[in-house]
Amino acid sequence: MSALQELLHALPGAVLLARNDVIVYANAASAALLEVASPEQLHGRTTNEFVHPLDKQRSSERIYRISSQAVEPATAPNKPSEFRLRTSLGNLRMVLISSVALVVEGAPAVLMCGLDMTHQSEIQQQLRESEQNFRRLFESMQDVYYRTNAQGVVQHVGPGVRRVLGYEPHEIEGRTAESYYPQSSDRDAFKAAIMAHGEVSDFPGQMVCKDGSIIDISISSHALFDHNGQFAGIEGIYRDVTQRKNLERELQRLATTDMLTGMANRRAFLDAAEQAWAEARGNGQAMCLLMLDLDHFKNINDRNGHLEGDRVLVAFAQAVRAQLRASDTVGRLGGEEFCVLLRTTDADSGSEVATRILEGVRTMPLTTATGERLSVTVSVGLANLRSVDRSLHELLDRADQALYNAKRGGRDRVAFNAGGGPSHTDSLGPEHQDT
Ligand SMILES: Nc1nc2c(ncn2[C@@H]2O[C@H](COP(=O)(O)OP(=O)(O)OP(=O)(O)O)[C@@H](O)[C@H]2O)c(=O)[nH]1
Repeated sequence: MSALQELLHALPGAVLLARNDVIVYANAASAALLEVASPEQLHGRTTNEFVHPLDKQRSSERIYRISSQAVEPATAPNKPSEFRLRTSLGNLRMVLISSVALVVEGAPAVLMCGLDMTHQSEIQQQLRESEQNFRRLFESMQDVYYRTNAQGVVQHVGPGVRRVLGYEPHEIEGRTAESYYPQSSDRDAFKAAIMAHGEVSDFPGQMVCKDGSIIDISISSHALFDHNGQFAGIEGIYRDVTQRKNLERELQRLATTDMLTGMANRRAFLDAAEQAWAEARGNGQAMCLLMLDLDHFKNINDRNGHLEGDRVLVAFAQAVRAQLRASDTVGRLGGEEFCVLLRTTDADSGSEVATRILEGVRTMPLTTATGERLSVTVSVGLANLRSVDRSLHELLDRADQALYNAKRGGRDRVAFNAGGGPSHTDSLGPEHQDT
């Protein structure tokens, strides 16, 4: 073996020399690649017989092109290109082949060099599949992936944005995230939380959709930093939680509302009253409580039936509400007993409201099933916040005591309990009874 042949033989890449496509020389790597016992077993066979049927035409064209240029061999070698080969054992190999035309011992020949890429191909195929899986997952995700730069400009947004906000991703990219936040305070709170903790999970907020509707969202995100540790933006996901929020709101409403009258129920009213009491104490503001109880309601039920009694309660609730401001709170404490909280209201103004309620209830246009007018009246106990009160319950007790006195005094009237005994009572006009 010549030194050159020894060199070719030891090359890790497959080398073949063919004349008219018939192999006249093969090195050891060729034999290994095509799975024959020795290079000599390749001699006399055609290269074409190892080419996969789907690549045969492309391979023949390349050999023809290179062979027709044999006069100037070195000028136009075939660029490396991948071919599927079948080994003598029938196994498939992906081989990167480059070829060049030569004149060897006075006769034209083609020198082919092959690099086995089967393994790399498999890795690439796995990568492609993994990429496709990832893309499918990304496309079908209920969440919207997004990334902004340090200035809050959206750099990338996932396709989920079509379903959630109704925008195409390109309509969002390049815009600042603020542009689809209905409340800038929401976005500010989100940014503050990210800056403070580096990440947020299930952070609540709202966004405006392309059609102008507002949805509830929940965001989980983290801050991005560049190589120098500088803040570089935010990355994360957000999801539409409107349905869940609506359900929560509905549950909250059911848990805090009296179903018959639509008023706050006992617990919700007392919560609101506690809060108002603390605020009024803190700010030194006035506050009044009215305790209301329908008069002889048992008779109304007994004479007209329970359903009719319910109808009266509903009408009563409307009549009371009609006299109140948005800042007032009315609740049903139970049965036919109600309580009104009047914020920033002193005893005189509270008494005026109570008097209007008396009048409003008295004049409710109610009739019985037989068409007779149904007369309904209410008694009201009034108490105002005093600087010496230590708890809301002292105020409630005084209002309750005043209500008792209004009942005892003949009903259909307001009684005021200023606290501190009879000497503290105020005059509330002809139909008001001081306690
Ligand atoms: N229809 C109806 N009746 C109710 C409801 N809750 C309580 N009641 C009735 O309200 C009546 C309250 O009666 P009492 O506490 O004796 O008081 P009253 O008849 O209103 O008399 P005074 O309060 O002393 O003026 C009872 O008959 C209860 O059954 C309700 O949700 N619907």
